[in-house]
Parts: sequence; C-alpha cells; structure tokens
Amino acid sequence: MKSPYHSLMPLPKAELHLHIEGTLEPELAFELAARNGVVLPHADTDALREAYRFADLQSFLNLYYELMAVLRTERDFADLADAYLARAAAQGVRHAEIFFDPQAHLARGVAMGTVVEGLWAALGRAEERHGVSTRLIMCFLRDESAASAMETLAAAGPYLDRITGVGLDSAEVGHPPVKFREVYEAAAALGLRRVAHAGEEGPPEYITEALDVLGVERIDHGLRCAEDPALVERLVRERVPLTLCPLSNVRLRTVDTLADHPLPALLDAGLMCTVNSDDPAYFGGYAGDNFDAVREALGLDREKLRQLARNSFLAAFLEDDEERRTRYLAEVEAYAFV
Ligand code: HPA
Ligand SMILES: [Zn+2]
Repeated sequence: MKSPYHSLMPLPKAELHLHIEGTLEPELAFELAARNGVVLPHADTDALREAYRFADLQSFLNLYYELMAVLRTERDFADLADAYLARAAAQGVRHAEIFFDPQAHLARGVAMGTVVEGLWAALGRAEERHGVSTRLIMCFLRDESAASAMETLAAAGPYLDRITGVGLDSAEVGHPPVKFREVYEAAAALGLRRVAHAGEEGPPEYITEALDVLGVERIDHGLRCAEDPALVERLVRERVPLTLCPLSNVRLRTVDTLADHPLPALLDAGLMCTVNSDDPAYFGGYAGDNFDAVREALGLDREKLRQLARNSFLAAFLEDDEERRTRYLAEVEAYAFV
C-alpha cells in the first residue's frame, strides 16, 4: 500500500550523526576499488548488498572497516563526501556535522592529511554546490587504546582549524567513556566541542559517564536512557540533545522493529531528540528516509516532526554563525506540511 503521507524530504533538517565512511554505497566502493587496484571479497554490488544483514553492531563494523580499504587518496575522500552531500541535500539536509574515523585510515597507511584535505575539498564547496553548511567531527575508536586516541589527536594538530569537535564510536560494550578521560580533557583544552556515542548497545551508565567524565554536549544514540527514568529526567532538565538513528537501530537490532522505537516516548518525556542516518549506505536510508520511516511507523504528528527538525538546528554546533541558525529555524517554522 502506498504511504498515506507526503514525504518529509523537503522539511529542512540538520544531520548531526553521520559517519562519512558509512555513506560508501556499493557502486562507489567498486568504482574506487577499480581505481585503486583493490580487490574486494565480494563478486559485485548485489553480492555486497547481500552482506548487509547485521546481527549487531560488531557484525556491521566488520564490513564497515573492510570496505574502507578502497579509500586511499584525497580524491577518494572528496568523492565520498561529495556523493553524501548531494544525497543529503536532496533529502532536505541544510546542515551536516560529519564524523570521520581517522584511526581506521591511519592503520592502513593513509595519512591524516589525505583524509582531512580530501574531505575538506568537498566540504569547502558544499555550500556553493549543494546548499549545505558543514562541520567536521573527528571520532576516536573506543575499541582502540586511549594512547592511540591521544596520538590521533596530536596528528590532527595541523588540521584543527577544519575540525569542530571530537566524538567516540566503534564497539561500545566493554569500552566505557572513562577510558578516554584524558583525551577529552586534551580536546577541550584545544577548544574542540565534544560528543560521544553512548547507550546504543552500552548501558545507561555510559551516558552518565559521557556527560560527567567526558563533558560531552550531545549524546550520539543515547537510546538506552529509556531504561533509567532518573537519567531521562536529567537529560530533559539539562536539555542534552540525543542524536537518534532509527533505521540504524532496526538494522543493528537495537530495536525489534521501527514500530517499537522509543522515539515517541522520549519526545513525550521532553527530551531533545533528533533524527539522523548514522551509516546510510548500510542501514537503508538517508536523513529524509529516516524522517519518513518514523512518521509512517510511529505516526508522529506534524508538530512532533517540526520539533525534530527544530531540535536538529538547535542542537547543531552553529554558535559561530547564529545568523545562519536563525535562518534555518525560520525555514523550519515556515515549512508547510501537505
Ligand atoms: O552506529 C555506530 N555505532 C558505533 N560506531 C559506529 N561507527 C559507525 N557507525 C557506528
Ligand atoms: Zn554512529
């Protein structure tokens, strides 16, 4: 049956939880593999898509890291980011805060400069080419050591003018935020904004720790806060944004089906929720697809959908450009649902 709803693609939105390596579509993966002489252990794009059945976060991460082998040159990173920005813009994204995972590239002998300069080549023209403003957030892999994260922060030294903040991603359970206390202190001292994945597969305590020990301003995912009413109350009181990723949660089996997603309950509790795509090439949809999916599965009304869009701009790292934030927020208020 055709959806009774009009698509939310034109609704202006900011995307705050997006791993650029997770935007590598199978077609581009094979194109880059051919360009770089890399042999992928998959026959073709259909065979690769067949591998997109994940049991949990780790099974996804295995493929995510494997496919990164095709990313080798500045041009590869620029092409990757440009393809994402084109898709995001077509789905109503006006502002994107983009994660990247330098350790996964440094480990393969790809230099920090190659990654950042390549991404920057696309981000620097994103406004003109796609009408999207951007920020770059460097993530540390939490299943690597704190020392490795600290070395990565040092390696980013020459590029800090291009990097707005730091984040924490990869396998969560067993790698609590406290492991990265000193790294986050050093990042704060450099004037970097701080976010962290917490409460995706890990327990609600990791959310508390990310706030108290790492000083993060937003929680990426944060889904499992729903298990701790006192934590929910705190997140509401302190207006801590959650960057939720509904299609990701279904694909990684954090929730059984979209209809079971706690987004409506979290919104009703007064949390500052946002809707994002996480790794759209792997999870079946970009930002607008996620909005459409939650509307359809959860029946969110127009005011809730407008609130999600408003929250995305309120939670964005736009303090250096409040005029732009105001403009985006006005676009949200003016949006006419049909
Ligand atoms: O959803 C995620 N969780 C943790 N690490 C990640 N790296 C890419 N995507 C993710
Ligand atoms: Zn993520």
